[in-house]
Amino acid sequence: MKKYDPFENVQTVMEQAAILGKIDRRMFEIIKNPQRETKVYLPVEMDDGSIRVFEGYRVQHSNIRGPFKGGIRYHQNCDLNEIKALATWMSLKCAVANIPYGGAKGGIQVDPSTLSKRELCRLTRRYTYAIEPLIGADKDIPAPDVNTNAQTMAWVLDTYSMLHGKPCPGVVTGKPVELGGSRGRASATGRGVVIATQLVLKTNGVDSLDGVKVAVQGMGNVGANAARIFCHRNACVVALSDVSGGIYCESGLDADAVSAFLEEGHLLKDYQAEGVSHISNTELLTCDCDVLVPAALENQINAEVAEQLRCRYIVEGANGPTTVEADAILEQRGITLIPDIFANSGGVIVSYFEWVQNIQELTWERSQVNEMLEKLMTASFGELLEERKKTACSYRMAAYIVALRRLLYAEDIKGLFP
Ligand SMILES: NC(=O)C1=CN([C@@H]2O[C@H](COP(=O)(O)OP(=O)(O)OC[C@H]3O[C@@H](n4cnc5c(N)ncnc54)[C@H](OP(=O)(O)O)[C@@H]3O)[C@@H](O)[C@H]2O)C=CC1
Ligand SMILES: O=C(O)CCC(=O)C(=O)O
Repeated sequence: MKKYDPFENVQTVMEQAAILGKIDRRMFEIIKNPQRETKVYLPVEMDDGSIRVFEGYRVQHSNIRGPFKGGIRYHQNCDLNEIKALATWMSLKCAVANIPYGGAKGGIQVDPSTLSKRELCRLTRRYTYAIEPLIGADKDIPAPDVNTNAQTMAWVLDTYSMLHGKPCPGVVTGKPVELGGSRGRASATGRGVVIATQLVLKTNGVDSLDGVKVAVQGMGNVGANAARIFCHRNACVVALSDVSGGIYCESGLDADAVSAFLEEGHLLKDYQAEGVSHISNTELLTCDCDVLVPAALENQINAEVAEQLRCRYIVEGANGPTTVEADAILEQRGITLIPDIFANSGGVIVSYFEWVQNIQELTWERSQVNEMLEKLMTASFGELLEERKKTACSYRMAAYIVALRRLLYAEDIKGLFP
């Protein structure tokens, strides 16, 4: 089997959408590749006095619609190619949501579970120092992604602010509320996944989540918040997983209890409760459910998995969990997929609200944030439905066509000088 390449995957999907949406080829070439790719080497003193040099990246795909925007990932398999794909998805996502941002992504090749908190802090500060010339509230605004969180953003913010001699809250989003973060940002991506699910179910005549069977892969920021909100809205969360494996309960899991267990530092392989059995990652993906939410990493639903799926809907919490080969099989099998660049846009939408609050020196109530999130996602879903009507295509193609049109329209009116 051919090795999965995330950047090749996103470029292939863009090509398909460009053909289907009759996108101007000349302009399309401009956004196929990122505007800037940066690689940095980060020397960090370990707690035992040794020095390790880590590789870090920041890829800035497009800033035609506004400042570059996108998270920072810490993962042992992270490389420049993955970050290029993630940065491209950010440009497309911000265009679908119609928020005034371009796309970027950053990362460090590191397994953060092998570092102490002090080592992680030093690594984050060194990374921020290295990319400082590239970022800023009106240039490029990082946020959390896999294995980074509000604490990481606090370190980025503090390092950047020290270098600028003043507090610069707008340089990052997803920071702690006490340092200018927005209420509702921590749960926003998961909340958006639930909103996306409700929107597609409604289109198919299902008006409530009551008893809808959901399986969620990944119990991090996105997966855990989505699972908890699904439970609060009376869905039946039958399966959950983390890197150690999955758990299954036909009558429904208590996502709050599972989250609390994980927050104590345990792994799901050690979770015990009545009626709960342990399953593999593949068993989770292929379990009998209405809605499958992949919320871990890329390349989880490949052609082989796609043939075995037993869900009716896939709502992509993760970026790039489904390969282009699997997409074709899902269409053939009549499984409806709600694509990442719409389904997980709740995070960057609330990041946008956070940035607006920072610029205006205001703080919004949580209810205002959540209402505005729902409003923006509902409007954007309406545009996908319109495009589907016009082009008779999948939700993925509709989202890419909407995004490409917006990006290329902005390129076109700007002109190409110099
Ligand atoms: N954070 C955000 O706001 C946004 C995130 N995303 C995307 O959502 C996805 C998840 O991000 P996020 O929740 O922030 O990351 P986290 O680091 O918070 O969580 C990742 C989760 O995935 C689990 N995981 C890792 N590898 C596997 C695997 N092979 N099989 C099953 N589970 C696995 C991890 O398990 P363990 O904890 O045991 O390692 C963890 O539960 C990513 O694709 C990210 O790009 C998209 C939009 C916004
Ligand atoms: O909140 C943000 O700015 C970006 C979050 C992110 O990295 C993503 O949507 O993939």
